Formats: sequence, structure tokens, C-alpha cells
Amino acid sequence: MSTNEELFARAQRVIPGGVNSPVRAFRAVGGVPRFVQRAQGPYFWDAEGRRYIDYIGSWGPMILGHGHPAVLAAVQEAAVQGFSFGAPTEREIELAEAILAHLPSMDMVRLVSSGTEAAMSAIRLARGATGRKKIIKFEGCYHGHADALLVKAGSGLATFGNPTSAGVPPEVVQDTLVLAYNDLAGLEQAFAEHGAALACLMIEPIAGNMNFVRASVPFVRRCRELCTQHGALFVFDEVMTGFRVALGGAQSVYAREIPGFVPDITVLGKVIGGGMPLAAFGGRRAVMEQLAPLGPVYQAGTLSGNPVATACGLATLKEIGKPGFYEALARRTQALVAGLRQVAAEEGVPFSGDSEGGMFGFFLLDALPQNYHTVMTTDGARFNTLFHGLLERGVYIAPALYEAGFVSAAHSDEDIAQTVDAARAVFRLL
Ligand SMILES: Cc1ncc(COP(=O)(O)O)c(CN[C@@H](CN)CCC(=O)O)c1O
Repeated sequence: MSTNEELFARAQRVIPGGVNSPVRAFRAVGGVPRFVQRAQGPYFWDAEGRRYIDYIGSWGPMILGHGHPAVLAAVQEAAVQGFSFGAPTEREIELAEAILAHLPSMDMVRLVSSGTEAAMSAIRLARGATGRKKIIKFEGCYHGHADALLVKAGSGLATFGNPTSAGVPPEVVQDTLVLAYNDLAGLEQAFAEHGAALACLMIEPIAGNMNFVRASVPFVRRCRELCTQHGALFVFDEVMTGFRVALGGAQSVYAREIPGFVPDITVLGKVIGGGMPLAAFGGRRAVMEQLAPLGPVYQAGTLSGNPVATACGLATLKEIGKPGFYEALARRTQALVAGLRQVAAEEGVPFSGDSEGGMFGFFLLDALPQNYHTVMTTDGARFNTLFHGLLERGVYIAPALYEAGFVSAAHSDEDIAQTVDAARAVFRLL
């Protein structure tokens, strides 16, 4: 049996950074990544046989926990029928219908293989449907690694972006405007100056890539109003929040406060694939029918709507659609955050936390941040001590202070209690 350290050394010889996605390398927190051997329910076991309570769950997809029997059976059955055809299947229709049943803002949906692909395609669709080039995104929101979205704020926030990655030519992001999250004044200014040229505004409604920051209701309402007024499409990136915070996604949470609220395009991923490579984007029929083969906006994918992935997603959606699922999940997630808040207070550690459905976040700050700048005032060294202290005690949270956490239906009250006890011991060290 190889140790995590041996596997990491071997991995780094053949895979850049030893990982296939950067956050897995523990570079923000230091130390050696845990190589997962197997997972079941709320747990995974690493290469050295150690068990962890898993609060990442593949960054959101594993809402049922690992190895749910009904999902496993559906995947096994689909695999026997065939891995991939490059031809239409009934199951893709079933999954599309299941998604649309819960998201009344969408008349049609296109299945793809990753959130990046879905977000990238949504941008192209918005540009094709409006005939406009400029887009708005927000600092701290992550929409995958498509070139036009790897951008940080320009010199002044309300200026067009600069690439955040080598290999992205400045001209590719020159039409991307990066604004401050929850900043109404900046939003008004951007639309006043650029409204007629805007194809879309894309936002993470609850920003899980800033740990857990909610767009305020007034801010979402104003985004909706300004997009409508200026003819720009309002794109909700619900790759993380879709079917995670509620059966109707974050858009259903905002619709409770903003009567009749709907985005124009929704980007989905993670939960709808149940842990397999599957994502989607959808919206009103008039917009979606701009897509090839019907319309002029090209978009394609060899493994789009993959028969095994769609079986996994369908079985997952069937389970989470059962009565009481989200109420129970939200209760347990709230209990986790409340427990952490309690022990942080007992140990005198600054703490603020929030959750919606099965998604949560917390900050070693006295108050919940409203934007990226405030999130990044967190004491990184203190977070890293917390991260490793929990890891040593068998609790696996995100290896970065700007990432969210996820509770599954498989996490028990005992798992939550064990996590809070571990946190109490670590808070004592901070
Ligand atoms: C709101 C949102 N939109 C798009 C994406 C990109 O999805 P993927 O291409 O990684 O499937 C993501 C991906 N989330 C990260 C977690 N912060 C995935 C983890 C990783 O990059 O390894 C997302 O959170």
C-alpha cells in the first residue's frame, strides 16, 4: 500500500502538480493531498486507510452521499446497455424533462459535460441571441475556465478586464466587465455606460467560489431590472447551487423574495450528474432555439448527454425529488453551522457562517462578508491551522478559505456532532 506522500510524488512526475484540477493539490493550505481509495455515504478512505467525514462531496455533486444504492444500480444497468453512442437516447429526454420540471424559468435545456462548457456555451448563446459582445461578471465569482471568464477587474472596477491566466490574450477579455459583487452603484454605472452593448450579466447567486456569499435580494432584483431594461440576458450560474440549495435552485430561493423572478439562462452542473461528467444550460425557448442545429449559435460535444452519466443524474434527481429531502438536508446543514458557531464562540474565535439547503460556508471573521475583498481579509494562516487540525481529526473540509462546503443526505447527526467536537479542539489551538 502506497502512502499519500508516495502517491503524490509519483503523481507529480506524470501529471502537472500531481492533480487534474488545481484546488486538489492543497497549495493554498500546504501539506500532502489525501488520495482517495474509496468512498461510501458521508465518508471516504485515503490511500493509508484513514477515514474522513467528507464535506466536499466532489465539490457538490454527491448530495446523496457516496455510493447510493439506487444510483449505483442505475449506473450499472446503463453501463451494461452501452457507454456512449454519439446518437440520441430516450434517457437524455427524461433527464431534460426532469430538470425542466423543477426550473420553470427554462423551456429547453442542452446537456454538456462540464460546468465550464455550460458557462462558456451560455456566453456564446447570449452573444449570438443578442448580437452583442460585452458581458458582465463579478469579482470572486468563478464560472469555469473558459478564456472570456478568466478575468479580473481592470484598473478601476468598472473597466474592462485583464486576464487572470497566462495564455488568455487581452483581446479575449476586453469585452468582459468585472464588477464588485453586491455593489449597486457599480452595477448602475456599468449599465448606464454599456447597457446597449451588453449581451449578458452572469452571476453566481450564492457565490460558492467565495466560500459562501449571497447576492443581496435588492442586488438580484436590480440586476434583473437592468438586464430587462437594456435587453441583456440575465444568466444565473447555478452549477454549484442548482439542486443543491433547493429543488428549484437558488432562483427559487430568490423568487420567494422577488415575486415572479426568473433568470433568462441558467447554467447547471454537479448535482445533475450525480458525480459523473454532466452539466447543462437552459432558458426560454426563443433563446435556446438559437442553438445549432436550429439556429446560428454553434455548440456540440461528443459525450454530451452521455448515457451512463444521464442515468446517474436521473437516479440522483429522483432521490432528491422525494418529499422532505431538502428539509432534512437543510436541518442537518444548519445544525453543523450552528454547532461550529457555538464552539467558536466558546473558544473566542471570530466566526460567521451561513447555509442554504445542503451548501454551507463559514469565515474566521466576525461578520459574513458581502464581497470578495472582505472574504480575502481572512487570516489565511489561521484557516490553514484549522484545515489541518480538522484533517488530522478525520474531518475533510475544502482546502481553501474561499471554497464552500457541502452536507449530504448521508451525513448523520453523529457525524455532525463528531465534526463539531473536532472543531472545538482545533478552535482551542487558534
Ligand atoms: C459556480 C461554478 N460554475 C462553474 C464551475 C466550473 O465547473 P467545472 O468545469 O469544474 O465542472 C464551477 C466549478 N466549481 C469548482 C469548485 N470551486 C470545481 C472544483 C475544481 O475546480 O476542481 C462552479 O463552482
